[in-house]
Amino acid sequence: MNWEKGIVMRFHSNTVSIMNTKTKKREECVLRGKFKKQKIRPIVGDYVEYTLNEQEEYGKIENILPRKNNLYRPKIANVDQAILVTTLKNPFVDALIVDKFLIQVEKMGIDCAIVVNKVDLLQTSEEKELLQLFLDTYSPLYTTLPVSSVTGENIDKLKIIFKDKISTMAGMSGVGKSSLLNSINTGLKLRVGEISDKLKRGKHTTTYTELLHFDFGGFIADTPGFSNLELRGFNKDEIRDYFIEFLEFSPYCGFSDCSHTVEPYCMIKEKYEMGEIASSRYEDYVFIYEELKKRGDKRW
Ligand SMILES: Nc1nc2c(ncn2[C@@H]2O[C@H](COP(=O)(O)OP(=O)(O)OP(=O)(O)O)[C@@H](O)[C@H]2O)c(=O)[nH]1
Ligand SMILES: [Zn+2]
Repeated sequence: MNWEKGIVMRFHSNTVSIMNTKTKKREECVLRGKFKKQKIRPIVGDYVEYTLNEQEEYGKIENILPRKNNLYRPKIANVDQAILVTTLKNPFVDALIVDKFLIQVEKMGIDCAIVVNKVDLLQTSEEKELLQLFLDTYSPLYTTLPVSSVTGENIDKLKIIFKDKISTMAGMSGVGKSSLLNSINTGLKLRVGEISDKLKRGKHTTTYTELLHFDFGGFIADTPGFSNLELRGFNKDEIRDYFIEFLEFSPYCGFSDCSHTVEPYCMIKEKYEMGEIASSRYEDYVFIYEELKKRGDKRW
């Protein structure tokens, strides 16, 4: 029997929906008993091999291919990139929030692109300067794209970023994550953000993630990720590794375990004072470091 290759799109109570990687056909499969014994279960995003038998209603998953990575929230494997959506107006999202999202993405070790949505609202020269400052800060570090789902500005470029990849979207409630998905692929609906979800239902709902397929190629997890903005489970001493522009300079700090806050001979502070490290990034780093230090390791 031929083994077909597919990607796990979603779970039902007893079956798993697979999309064939070649034909893009959806198939319903069941798990072979051996997975239960081995205590391995596929998760959404897994590449699997499966067989189809004409006489049987469901295909059978034969093998789970090795995972490139494994996100916890949303629970999904083989993520290629996180798309962080932010805005500078309606709502104004502080750079500190952006940096907290980026810290989580860096910890997972996945690529990230930052999308600044609603640029149609930035009309005054002050607002335009704000956008320029944002781009100057982040575009040397990450792929950064100003867009508008209302005017369609740069939506074609956004499609290219998503194409043929498995992506997860992140960003505060109301920045336009669902609107952007709709403008690149009509009819795709990201499920409401965690914050609005909680407000509406008044409780924490456990949601399972599903992959949505773009008609131009690629997948997106339907529940947003990286929303642990209190950085629960993070240690103050690991944060410095997630500010990627620090990495080339930190070997030249006077102390090998320099926290880049109070120590003498700190190369990061020097670069910040010289303007070679963006001031908001360094200041957010120190703020987050102090926040985690105050909290200590005990509480979490
Ligand atoms: N002016 C303007 N408004 C936009 C744009 N994109 C989205 N909006 C509006 O912003 C509001 C929020 O958009 P959503 O797509 O629901 O935002 P979301 O990020 O999915 O929000 P959650 O589901 O709460 O996480 C809606 O009223 C949209 O019409 C844009 O590019 N420009
Ligand atoms: Zn230092």
